[in-house]
Amino acid sequence: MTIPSSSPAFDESKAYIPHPPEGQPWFDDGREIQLLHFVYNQPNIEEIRGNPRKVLDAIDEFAKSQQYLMNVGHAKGKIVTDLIEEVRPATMLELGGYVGYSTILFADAVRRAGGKRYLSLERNPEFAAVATLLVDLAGLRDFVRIIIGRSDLSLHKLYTSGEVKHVELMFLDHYKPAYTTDLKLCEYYGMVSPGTVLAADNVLSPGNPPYLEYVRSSVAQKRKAVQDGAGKGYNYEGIKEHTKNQYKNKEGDEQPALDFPGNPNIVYESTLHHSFEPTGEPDGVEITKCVGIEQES
Ligand SMILES: C[S@@+](CC[C@H](N)C(=O)[O-])C[C@H]1O[C@@H](n2cnc3c(N)ncnc32)[C@H](O)[C@@H]1O
Repeated sequence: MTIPSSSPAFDESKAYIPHPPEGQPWFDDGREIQLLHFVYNQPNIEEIRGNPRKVLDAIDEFAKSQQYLMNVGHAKGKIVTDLIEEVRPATMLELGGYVGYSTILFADAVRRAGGKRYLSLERNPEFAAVATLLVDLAGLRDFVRIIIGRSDLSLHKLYTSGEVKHVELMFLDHYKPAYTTDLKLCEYYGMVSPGTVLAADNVLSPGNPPYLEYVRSSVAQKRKAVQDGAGKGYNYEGIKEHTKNQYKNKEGDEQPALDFPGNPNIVYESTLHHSFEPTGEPDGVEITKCVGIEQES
């Protein structure tokens, strides 16, 4: 199956409340706990129990009628569930789980496709707690593991413990400057090899130019960048100020805990899939496949 690089028109009947204007909170202001109460107070809670689709519907209803939530949403979600059907990973990784919307949507798809487990890496323990309860409600407790901590340290531990040696399919949806540093960490450990597929959210809104540049670069361009000393710390070029500082209040200054040069010899094929935020704002998912590793001559 080939996923088209443009998606159908946005379905307005599913639109979330708009993203609050800049300067106003859009997460971590108590809304995640309100969501839990909203879902568990649904009159049909017994029908919702054990049904991933119905849990997602209840989360969508909250974000349509109560407060905006930074979920991947139905339009971009479909791009990734189609990809799951194509790749059929035994294990899928997710960087940034928030309240568990993408976790439930994608873990259910991986399970249907015959997969074995879904690992969701989430830094904020409160969000992870909310996600744990919603994953449990969806009947996915035995399939999903939510790993609390910053993604670079969790990826390092998954690799060094022998638990994940190869990335089959990874969804990137966390701190935008960390997409590139985390990918380079996976490359450095040899976790990226032909067959690895990456799906990166929000590459148009709020945007992630350094990541797009990296996955679209040729081997020659990446080798030159390494020679020129690239790849130290986060690259904030073209990243919006509010995105850069998004998690500053709770997690302090943003620096990668582990910073690797990556493997410039990896050959990627990368395509932008135009779609929409759950509010209807245009966005895109970048799907990147590792198709080879060039030997140095
Ligand atoms: C946009 S939300 C994820 C939304 C979720 N994927 C969904 O579609 O339902 C981003 C999440 O990434 C988490 N996050 C940010 N930086 C992180 C890091 N370095 N490691 C792990 N999680 C991180 C945030 O706490 C937040 O919950």
